[in-house]
Amino acid sequence: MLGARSRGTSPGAPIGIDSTRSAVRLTQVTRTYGRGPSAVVALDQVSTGITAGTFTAVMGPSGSGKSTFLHCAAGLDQPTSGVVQLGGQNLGDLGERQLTEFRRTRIGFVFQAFNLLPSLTVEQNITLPLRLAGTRAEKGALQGIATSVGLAGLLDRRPAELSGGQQQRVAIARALITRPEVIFADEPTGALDPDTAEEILALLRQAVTDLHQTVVMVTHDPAAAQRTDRVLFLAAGRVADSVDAPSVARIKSVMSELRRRY
Ligand SMILES: Nc1ncnc2c1ncn2[C@@H]1O[C@H](COP(=O)(O)OP(=O)(O)OP(=O)(O)O)[C@@H](O)[C@H]1O
Repeated sequence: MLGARSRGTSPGAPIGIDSTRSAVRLTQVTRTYGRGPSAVVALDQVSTGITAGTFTAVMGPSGSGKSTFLHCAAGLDQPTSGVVQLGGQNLGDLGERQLTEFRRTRIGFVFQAFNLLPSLTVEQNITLPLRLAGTRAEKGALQGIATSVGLAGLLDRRPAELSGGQQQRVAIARALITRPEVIFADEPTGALDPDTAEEILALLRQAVTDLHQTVVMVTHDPAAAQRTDRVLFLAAGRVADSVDAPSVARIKSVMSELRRRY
């Protein structure tokens, strides 16, 4: 189990929990690629909020804008127009360096391909965001997170000496170490076998339930999305539907409806 800890201890987070607070808010966000007749509108006037302390899945047909949504929401890409607020901060107000610093300290990332640095040990990979920000991990905090994600005893290994599931655990620990405002996960179970995928989803669920983290996950897998509190469905760059407390059957039914309509 991940150890419970007050949300008030996270960098930049307010003391106490306001459960209705939006961790991420998009207002009229449009992202267009290219210009003129060949321009593609990947996100079209999207306005939505992600409630703090919840686990949200983003689904939709291929090309519906899921990756673009994640990249704009996480400050990896800039909308063509509209506003993205994360933890109350308007990302458009930040310069390039400030945005880099903000992503490092306030946002956690978990990718399908794990994105670990091969030359660093597990411990060095986990603590990298802190070292880049010029701070250090308290020994207790590192051990606590490593134990909670099942990596105790593996801290001296390098990524090549770990299984795919263990590598994704390192990525989750690295995302958790700064106690970020939001963790964005892009197909985090896409490269894993079903049993290992289940374990990784359970860890993300625990991060929400036990640590009150906010997790936003893009996935194609209805079984993965079923583990979340809410599924946001995109179609043709817009929010087409949302389902709370989703079941696999409901997710599949909305997805087939969207594929039929778009
Ligand atoms: N760099 C780019 N240049 C031009 N068009 C792009 C670019 N990135 C994405 N697009 C287009 O924007 C639309 C949305 O793409 P996006 O990758 O966000 O969709 P997606 O839902 O994540 O798709 P998938 O499920 O296939 O990964 C698509 O029509 C895509 O072709």
